[in-house]
Amino acid sequence: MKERGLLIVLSGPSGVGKGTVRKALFSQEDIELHYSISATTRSPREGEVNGVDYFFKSHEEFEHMIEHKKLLEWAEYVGNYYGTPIDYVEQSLSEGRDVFLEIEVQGALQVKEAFPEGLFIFLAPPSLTELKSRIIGRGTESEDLINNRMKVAKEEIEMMDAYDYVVENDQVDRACDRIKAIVTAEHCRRDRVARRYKRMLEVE
Ligand SMILES: Nc1ncnc2c1ncn2[C@@H]1O[C@H](COP(=O)(O)OP(=O)(O)OP(=O)(O)O)[C@@H](O)[C@H]1O
Ligand SMILES: Nc1nc2c(ncn2[C@@H]2O[C@H](COP(=O)(O)O)[C@@H](O)[C@H]2O)c(=O)[nH]1
Repeated sequence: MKERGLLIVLSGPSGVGKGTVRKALFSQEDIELHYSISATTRSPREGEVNGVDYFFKSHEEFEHMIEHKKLLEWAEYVGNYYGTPIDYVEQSLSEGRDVFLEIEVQGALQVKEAFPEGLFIFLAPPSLTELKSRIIGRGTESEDLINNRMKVAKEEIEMMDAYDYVVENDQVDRACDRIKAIVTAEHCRRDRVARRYKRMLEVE
């Protein structure tokens, strides 16, 4: 039987650099991860493509997904819904592929309930000042939305103890290397456990 893949959850406050670090990680040849594209009711930003960056949904469509249990987790974040389609995650894991979720904290905690065996990584900013200047620098949010996101960010940072690892995103390539090392170590640990049980069963 094929061993189940690893579920990796990266979260952290808006603007910390989750998307940037994820793209760096996915461009590396020595690690193979499968990105779970989220659904959202937020409007697309300039350059964002439906089915690549997000599945952009109306409120009605999203609520239909909730009702029909099509989401592994979902959350309302600064006035919009965000959620993880469950079928892609379940199918990929059962086929032995490692799945990567990039989601906010309320959703990550729901995933932890459903998949305690997942790997939960919190990406932390070097400081709140740097976080704010990254969100401003991205140029995608109005001043009001930036302030709302910063308010939520403080609550999210308070939850970092709930994660298996906290990685500081001081520099993108360093954060990316740290996450790669965590994933590799987790694979080694699982392989060791699997080998130990296999040996135990052979002796029985
Ligand atoms: N280590 C870093 N140093 C400096 N700037 C960074 C770093 N990482 C990311 N950035 C910049 O910070 C901004 C926010 O990054 P990004 O969009 O990846 O954040 P995010 O956590 O995915 O945000 P959201 O959760 O809102 O989608 C971008 O302009 C990005 O270029
Ligand atoms: N709980 C979930 N959070 C998600 C999901 N997809 C993205 N996100 C997070 O929402 C905020 C805002 O994202 P933005 O693209 O509007 O800046 C950010 O923290 C994302 O990581 C999801 O499926 N579930």
